[in-house]
Amino acid sequence: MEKLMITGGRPLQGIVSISGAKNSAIALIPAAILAESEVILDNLPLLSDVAVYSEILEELGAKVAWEGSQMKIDSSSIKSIPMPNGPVKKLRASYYMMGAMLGRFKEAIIGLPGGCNFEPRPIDQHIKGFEALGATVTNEHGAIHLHAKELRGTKIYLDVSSVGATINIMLAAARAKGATTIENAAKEPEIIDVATLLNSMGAIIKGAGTETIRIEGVSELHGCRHSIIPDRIQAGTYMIAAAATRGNVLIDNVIPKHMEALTAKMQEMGIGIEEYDESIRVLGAPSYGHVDVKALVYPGFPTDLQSPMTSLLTQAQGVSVLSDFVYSNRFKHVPELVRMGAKIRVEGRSAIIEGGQLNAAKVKAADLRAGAALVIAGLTVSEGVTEVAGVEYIDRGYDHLVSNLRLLGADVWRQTE
Ligand SMILES: CC(=O)N[C@H]1[C@@H](OP(=O)(O)OP(=O)(O)OC[C@H]2O[C@@H](n3ccc(=O)[nH]c3=O)[C@H](O)[C@@H]2O)O[C@H](CO)[C@@H](O)[C@@H]1O
Ligand SMILES: C=C(OP(=O)(O)O)C(=O)O
Repeated sequence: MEKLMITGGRPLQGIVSISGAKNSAIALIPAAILAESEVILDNLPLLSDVAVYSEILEELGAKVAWEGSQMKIDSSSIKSIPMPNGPVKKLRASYYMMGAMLGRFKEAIIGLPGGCNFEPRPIDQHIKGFEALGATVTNEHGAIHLHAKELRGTKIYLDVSSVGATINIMLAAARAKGATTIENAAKEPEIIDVATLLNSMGAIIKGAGTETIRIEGVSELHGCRHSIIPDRIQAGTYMIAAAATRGNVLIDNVIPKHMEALTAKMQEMGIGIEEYDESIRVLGAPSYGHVDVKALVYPGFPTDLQSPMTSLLTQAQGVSVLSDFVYSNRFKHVPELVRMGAKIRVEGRSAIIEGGQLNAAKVKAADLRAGAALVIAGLTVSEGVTEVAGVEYIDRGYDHLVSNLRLLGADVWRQTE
């Protein structure tokens, strides 16, 4: 078991370059199986979720060549084999195998997804979409069985604007007969990235990034080359870490537009922000004001930055209220931050955070972003060593975390027990 060890108290200084987005990468890789020739993905992040996806595709018979930040996927000879267990259980985004396999083979058997289980995460809207496209869907002993004689375009209204359901329906509908319209679609940048890849593969998708997406089904898709968008959640995590340590960091290879909800909140707190074409500089200040934050669907404040933001708000003066309107109970980081001396209580879907100093402690990440929150908290503490267990969660979403933080001057290392 590995732990992250942190001696904090050093302001982060320097430049960090952000890799491709996890939540794009793990949708683009399954999308590649809809093509019958090679898809090349550039700017791929080096994450355990990506490694698991490459395992899934290889199990199906795809040829996957992954070198550095590039992955070549040749799915010309893949077969439809049931995947009730195995790697699909290791990550959340394995649910995209349902849409991708359904699009390619009109059938699939895929185990229910794993990933960060901070609360029940239903997939009823994905299933509603597949059924509307003409598939029969059953849950047999924890594996979803999907089958369609043919997929027919239709109109689907999502009850909640789910990122996963929007992408999954796009994947299946890209090779359906006729046109599909998704209403109340999610608008996250990763959805635009997937639509861009599919369109480069020969799909006809319009409106991605708005609440109405129209997909004109085609019978065949082909290979292409695509560069993945920067990871706005990793970027946001480094922005928050820079501010929490009262540092001065240039976060490079970002799309500043994607960061607006966070930059606005940080400015409201009194943190200096300089925006450039593809980078953002964060300038820490001696003291920060308290703010209220509401995590919402895009373009609102991202729920995936809610836990890291909790750590930053422990460094603000006064009482802040951070509410999550995407997940009702994503607060597994809170008891661990309280172990570090934070004054936080959870009321319903809100964390009430009173600013104050933290202390070093032995803490455990129960999910990916809880892990990021604990690392940021540890970086603020100068006395003693903070030990963060649960590194396997952090590795799902942050590549080169230790080397990046060390380059910024942090005293962080991995320790194997
Ligand atoms: C792999 C991936 O991209 N993960 C992201 C994706 O997760 P994921 O795609 O799972 O999240 P969704 O956007 O689907 O979930 C949003 C909300 O809708 C609810 N819901 C969702 C689907 C459904 O069928 N029924 C339903 O009720 C969920 O419980 C949640 O309350 O978007 C989340 C919200 O931005 C992020 O936290 C995750 O990092
Ligand atoms: C919740 C997350 O990921 P996943 O949906 O893959 O579990 C996340 O990235 O914060």
